[in-house]
Amino acid sequence: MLKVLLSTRKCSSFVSRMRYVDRLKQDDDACSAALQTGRMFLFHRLNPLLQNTERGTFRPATLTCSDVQSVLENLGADGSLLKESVLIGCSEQNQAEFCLDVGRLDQAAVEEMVTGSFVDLRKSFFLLSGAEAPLVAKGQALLRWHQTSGFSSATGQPTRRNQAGSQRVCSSSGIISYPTMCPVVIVLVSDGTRCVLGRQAAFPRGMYSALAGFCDMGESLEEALCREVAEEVGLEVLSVSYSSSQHWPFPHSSFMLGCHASVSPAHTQLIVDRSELEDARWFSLQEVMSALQVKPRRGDPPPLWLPPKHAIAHRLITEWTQLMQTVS
Ligand SMILES: NC(=O)C1=CN([C@@H]2O[C@H](COP(=O)(O)OP(=O)(O)OC[C@H]3O[C@@H](n4cnc5c(N)ncnc54)[C@H](OP(=O)(O)O)[C@@H]3O)[C@@H](O)[C@H]2O)C=CC1
Ligand SMILES: [Mg+2]
Repeated sequence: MLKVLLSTRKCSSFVSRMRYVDRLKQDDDACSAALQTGRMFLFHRLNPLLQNTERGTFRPATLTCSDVQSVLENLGADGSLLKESVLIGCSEQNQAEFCLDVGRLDQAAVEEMVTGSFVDLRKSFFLLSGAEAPLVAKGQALLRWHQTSGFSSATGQPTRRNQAGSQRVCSSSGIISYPTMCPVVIVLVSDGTRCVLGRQAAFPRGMYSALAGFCDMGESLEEALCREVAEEVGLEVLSVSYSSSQHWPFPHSSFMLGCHASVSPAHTQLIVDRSELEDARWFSLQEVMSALQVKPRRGDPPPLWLPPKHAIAHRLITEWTQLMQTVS
């Protein structure tokens, strides 16, 4: 059985934070009160607001509720916009965290007032480090869901959100809807000495990644994995082991389930589905290890370029190189 070591965090504070967030999702009044003292991440048309740090890196701008109120007042906006904030979590200092899209305001005017820039999420995601990138991605995913869920798909009638923004209720039928993610399996296939990496035509030049595909309705993770590997590269998987998961915001919210898979070294011929992949190949441990050392830079791309650290594909590839080194 698989055991994933999470962390050595202090259990009691983690439990109380999770219970606090859960209460804010259930209790609109408690959530409105938390908003007054919470931290706020601003977005403009789904682009997060980033600020430069003294070290020349970037971080998402975090404002207080009163900071945002003064921005709204100064720009002549209706203060009720604050009510559109969506709860995204709770900091280790027990401060509730919200995000808000101010896309109705003039972008340049907001940027000037808060000394920051609204940056496309694809770019922001790779400029941020640690826990900030997933938090910003979560905020954007929830804001996008609200922006596209104003009407019930069952009745066509308007929906109303709760204060936390964790659900919407159809005004005519009372049907509750929740934010959705699409499950995607991502897998690094190995024959014991090499691994398969593929590239879509839309990837940056020279970049190869682990194989990935959306799970079909009714499939288990293992079934989706075996089907995708068969469809995309024509291999039959013999065994699967789970690694980890990740919320992936591009192009919309996917729930990436990362696995390793093995195939028989006697059956390794690739039959690539060219409608899905521009290319797929077997790569040796040496090729992959060299590619992991490459730093992205302008100019001619290296022969093999791997997904960046934030991507679960990077993690799968790193895990595989570590495993290969321990067995060789
Ligand atoms: N974080 C990471 O490390 C990585 C993440 N990814 C992500 O994995 C996801 C899936 O990979 P990809 O290889 O494109 O998937 P697939 O191999 O499943 O191919 C995509 C095709 O699947 C069809 N499809 C089926 N269900 C869905 C759905 N729910 N949403 C969208 N398309 C669907 C579409 O076909 P049609 O248009 O014909 O209907 C689409 O063109 C992508 O979002 C990609 O960004 C990929 C690699 C690395
Ligand atoms: Mg695919």
